[in-house]
Formats: sequence, C-alpha cells, structure tokens
Amino acid sequence: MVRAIEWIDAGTESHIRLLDQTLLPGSETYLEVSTVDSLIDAIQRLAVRGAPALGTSGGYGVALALHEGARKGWTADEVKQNIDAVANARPTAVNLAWGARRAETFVAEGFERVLEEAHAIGLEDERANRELSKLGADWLLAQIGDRPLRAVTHCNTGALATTAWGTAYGILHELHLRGRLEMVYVDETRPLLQGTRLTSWELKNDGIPHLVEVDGAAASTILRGLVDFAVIGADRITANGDTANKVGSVALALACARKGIPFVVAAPYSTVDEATTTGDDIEIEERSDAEVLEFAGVRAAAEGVRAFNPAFDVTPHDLISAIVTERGVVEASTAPQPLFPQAS
Ligand SMILES: CSC[C@H]1O[C@H](OP(=O)(O)O)[C@H](O)[C@@H]1O
Repeated sequence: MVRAIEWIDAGTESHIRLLDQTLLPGSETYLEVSTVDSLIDAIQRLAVRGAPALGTSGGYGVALALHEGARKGWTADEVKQNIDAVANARPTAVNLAWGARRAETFVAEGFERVLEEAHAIGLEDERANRELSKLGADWLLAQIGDRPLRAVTHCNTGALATTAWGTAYGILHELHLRGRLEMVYVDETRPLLQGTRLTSWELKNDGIPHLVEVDGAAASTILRGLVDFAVIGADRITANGDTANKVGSVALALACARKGIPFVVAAPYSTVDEATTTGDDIEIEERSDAEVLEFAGVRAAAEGVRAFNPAFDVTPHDLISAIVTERGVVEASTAPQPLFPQAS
C-alpha cells in the first residue's frame, strides 16, 4: 500500500519522505524533506495533503524542527517559530495544528521523544481509519440493505490523504472487500482534481469499479437514483457536527437530503474540533486565482479576469446522516447536541 508520508532515519541525513501528489498519477516521485521550509512548501502546494496526512505531517514537522535546529544551532525561540509555522501552514484542516501541538508538548524531552510521538500519531491514524471503515460499512449495509451498493464520493480520502488505508475511501474499500460495492462515482474535484488524479488512481489500483464525473454532475447523479449513498472525508468537524470538507461537498449533502439517501462523513476523531462550536467559526482557506483560471499552466480566462477559490465548504450537521469515527457512528441529524462535547 502506498504511503504518503514517512520518517526516514538516517542520522544527520534523517528526513521526511513524501510522495509528491502534485505529480500523480503520471509520476510516483518522492521528496526528501529535510527542512521546515521545504515541508511547509510541500504542505501549501498540496504535495502532501488530506487532513489525517496533515496531522502526521504536523507531528513529523516538530521532529524536523528539532533536527534542523540542532544542525543549524537554532535558539529555543527559533525552534518555536518553526513549529508555529508548520502548525499554521494551512488553516482549515484541524489535524495539522493538532498533530504539531501534540508533538510539541514533548519538545522539552528532546528529539527522540518528539519523534516517538509523531510515529504514534501516524500509527493511531492508520488504526482509526481501519476501525472507522468497518463501522461505516456496517452502518451503511444496515441502513440501506445487505447488497452491493453504489456510492458517490468527493475529493480524495484514501491512503494518499492519510497515514494509511483511508477514511471515506476506507469505507468504500471495506465494502468492496465484502463484495458489497457495485460502483463508485468519483467527483473530479475541481480545481486540483484530487478525484480524477488521486481517487481514481487508488480505485484502479485496488480493482474497485468506478466512473469519474465532473463535479457539476454529482447532484443529478444523486437525484436520478444512480447511487445509494454519498460518503466524504472531513477537514474539521465542530462540536455540533458541522463539517468542513473540500469545496463541493455541501452540494452532495443537499442533493442527498432531497433524494432521501444517506450522506456520510468519515474521519478519525483527530478531525473533530471539540473546541469550535459551529461551522460558522471555521476558517475557510482561499487559494490562488490561477488554480481556477488555468489548466495545466495554460490560462483559460481573459487577462484581468479574477477568481473566487475557497478550498473548502461547510456542511451543516442537519444535512449529515452519520459521522463515522473510530469511536463510533453518530447520527448527526438526530443525535442530541453537542454531538462532540469537550473532553472533560
Ligand atoms: C481524508 S480527509 C481528506 C480531505 O482533505 C482534502 O483536502 P485537500 O486535498 O485540500 O487536503 C479533502 O477535503 C478531503 O476530504
């Protein structure tokens, strides 16, 4: 199974190894990331991406800050500044800052302890993904019927977006392994095409039947009855269950509500932000005009034309049938509020 992010132990040459997702599916190229600045660059250009993978990136980013700081003689303040820069490299996915701050709590104990915590973050993510995939598949088969199902999904939530296995993709993979998945409609996911480039690559490699569709087709695919459910990942789930995910997700939720089929969110509990009350409080990353106006580096719009490029949208909890984490399935539209009370 492909791994988006790993720590390579090599003494003074130790580094983070990243599969450069901007080059997929045409090229499987790995980056050897040995500085905080190059990690931040990789995060911001989505060479490494996906909320859970960003959580692991945050953890390894702290280890990298200590490793680079030892090589370059950084002061404690300089190390702290670099850790903060990693945590703040992208604003919407809660996992990035969560992973960095969790590893940061062990800085006083030194590099080896921080690295141990970063490894733990990754291992826990894989375990969580495998568990939630089983729980999500069980819930869907109980809700819809124990038969091969047809799904629509948005963006990329497979091993590439996580430490391993995947979240929404993990549920689809689990259904496939049980002989209960007939077809997956894959939203292309403009503007960076995570669906066309990454999800279809993973589905093809896993032998899972699928069709890529333009984002604009998703609502009618649902309303025409071509699918039995929609399942997506998440970048931040607030205490009331509102969910930030790749822009275009809320359109699927609205269509599922109209059609009366399940709209499911799948994420490790590290994506739940208990401290944020509702989705109104989530910062939505806005990215460059060029991502919208250019195709393969060729400008499609007239000079002077500007773009609006929010990278995420927020699905209100009352449009979400179920939120699946490794801790269980919360039926978001009916469960008592807050869905995710702050840990005592
Ligand atoms: C496994 S959830 C991944 C989540 O992250 C993606 O965003 P991006 O590609 O910008 O990192 C998208 O929202 C996915 O649902």
